[in-house]
Amino acid sequence: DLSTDRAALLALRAAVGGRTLFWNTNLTTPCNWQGVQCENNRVTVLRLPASSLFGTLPADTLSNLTALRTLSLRLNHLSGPLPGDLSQLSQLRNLYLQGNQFTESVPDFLFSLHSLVRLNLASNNFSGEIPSGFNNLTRLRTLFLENNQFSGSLPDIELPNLDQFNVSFNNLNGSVPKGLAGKPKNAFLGTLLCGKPLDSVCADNAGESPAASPSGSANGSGNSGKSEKKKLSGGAIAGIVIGSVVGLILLLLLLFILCRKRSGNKARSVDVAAIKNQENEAGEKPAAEAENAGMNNGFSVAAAAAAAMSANGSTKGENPANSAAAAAKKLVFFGNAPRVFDLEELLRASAEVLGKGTFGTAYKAVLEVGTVVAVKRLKDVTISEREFKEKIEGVGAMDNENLVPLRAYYYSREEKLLVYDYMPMGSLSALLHGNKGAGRTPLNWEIRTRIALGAARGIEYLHFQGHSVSHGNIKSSNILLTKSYDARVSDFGLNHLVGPPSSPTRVAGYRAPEVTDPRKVSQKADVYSLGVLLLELLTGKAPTHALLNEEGVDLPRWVQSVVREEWTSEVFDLELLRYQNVEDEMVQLLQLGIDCTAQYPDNRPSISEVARRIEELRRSSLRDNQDQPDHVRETD
Ligand SMILES: Nc1ncnc2c1ncn2[C@@H]1O[C@H](COP(=O)(O)OP(=O)(O)OP(=O)(O)O)[C@@H](O)[C@H]1O
Repeated sequence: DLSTDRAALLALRAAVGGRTLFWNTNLTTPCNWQGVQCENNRVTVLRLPASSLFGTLPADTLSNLTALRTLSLRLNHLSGPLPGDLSQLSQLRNLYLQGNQFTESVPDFLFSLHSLVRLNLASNNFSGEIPSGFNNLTRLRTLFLENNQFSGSLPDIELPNLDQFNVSFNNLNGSVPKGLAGKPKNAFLGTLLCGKPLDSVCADNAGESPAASPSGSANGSGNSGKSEKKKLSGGAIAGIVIGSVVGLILLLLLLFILCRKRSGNKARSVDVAAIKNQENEAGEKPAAEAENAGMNNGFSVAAAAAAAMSANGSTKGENPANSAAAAAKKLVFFGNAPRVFDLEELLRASAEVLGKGTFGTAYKAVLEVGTVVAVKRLKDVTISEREFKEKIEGVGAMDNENLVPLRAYYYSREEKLLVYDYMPMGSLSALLHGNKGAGRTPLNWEIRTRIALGAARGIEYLHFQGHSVSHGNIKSSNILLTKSYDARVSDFGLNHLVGPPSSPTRVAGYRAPEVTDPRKVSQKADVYSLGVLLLELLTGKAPTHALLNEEGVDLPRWVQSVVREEWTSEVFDLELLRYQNVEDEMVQLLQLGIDCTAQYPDNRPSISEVARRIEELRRSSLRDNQDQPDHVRETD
């Protein structure tokens, strides 16, 4: 509860004493302090600025913060042994203590923190043997122990999820155990370890013997006799020692530079917060658009068309409603669905502007018989009637449960209309960034992954139509939702009907770097855009583009920088953080988003692989599904 946590934070401040400058702001609102994040008024993230802490760690104070998920005290001046008991911090996932001066051995309490995913103890003065207790931390993905004084042999650490591991520059010897043989060589630099993956071959009983050959250069480590081996070992040891010293000096230099840079750390965090705010503000735009749209109630499609055309100054004196009505039979339907209305009825329907897009304006039209459809008035159609018909027939023939069906079209010289099924829950964009008020529908993990899968399946269907078939305009406003929140991809096939947009559009934030002509978008560029959309689903942030003065972030780059900085869990939308038991799957989806947004098209997965991976992670989150997904309110 807040009072406990506030007291704890005050105590922490007192404990580290007047020697520090952090938390000099309003003490009554700890949850708003820089470096502190709270949920339900309990501190979940505590990041203290670099170079602000001296002395020993006030463990009794920290141990009160039982909701803590991330604790970062990196690049400070904390010393002494790591305090005895922080085992109450059972929620802790990320513990970053690198770049301090902690001494003595790794305390046992660490091995009871079963939620730990990232553990960074690098660049301290920890000593003693590396304990095998790390094997208890089965969720561990990162274990950084480099640049310490650990000695002796390396225990076998076999953790299924461990993908970042480093014990370089410690006094380790003996052979690299089996479970770690698959790690890269540079995980063991500056040690006397031997055997796979290192080039140095172990002496016969190197497993037990610290006198194992540390043949760094590995030259000549073949069939030589015992005396030769010894000679080699001596040389190699000297090489490694010199290498280590040089390495250490370099590292210290690096640390020094980092420490200096860290003083700019404050500014960086503020920037991220500012970016978030800007993103949120940008995200509210669709809500405003929706409100405007609501004001247009009562217009008819014909009136809307007429108003738009007279505003454009085109076809003076000619009412498109009349001219269109005169050609009533020209509304062309696709498929075998019953023709429940004709053009005249459509033009009489009351219309509401849904929004303006790249290809024209979209309206919601309610026909007199009660049928609701979405009508898109295309602008700037540059191709001939024959070509238009050919292309639109192709679009109308697409039939997949993850595409918004095109039901009919109308073509005349002045007016081109497309009639789609109306999607009652609107677009993913509006849902993610629209209404932030109390009436907002929360998007839980299950729904978000279902939307991701639906979008991938829709695009996969398009890609299956032929190697040169792509969507070309994947973004969250083109992912529409049915009443049960199933995703349907809209706007496919339109980029060949109209000319290129005259001004930059929102699609810019989704566009793959290699795309120069918006009408020539490869399948791998679709995958890129879908990747941005996955990141949007996970972070709750809208990708933006500088050209639109949105001053936002390049979403893929931002995510990558946060992940590189090891703040992975902090990229996620706050609404998602309550689904802690699926954090692994969230990280998997994040990785997929990052893979899809690879710079080079060849490095991106195919759409089928994307769909398969989403399906798999959905399956595995269903398996460990102890969470109770929120009931999603059905709105009418
Ligand atoms: N079939 C539909 N059902 C419900 N809402 C729709 C439908 N089609 C479009 N919309 C909504 O209408 C608005 C305008 O859509 P439109 O497709 O014209 O533009 P866009 O998606 O914002 O941009 P672009 O044209 O570049 O794809 C969007 O907010 C979209 O959510």
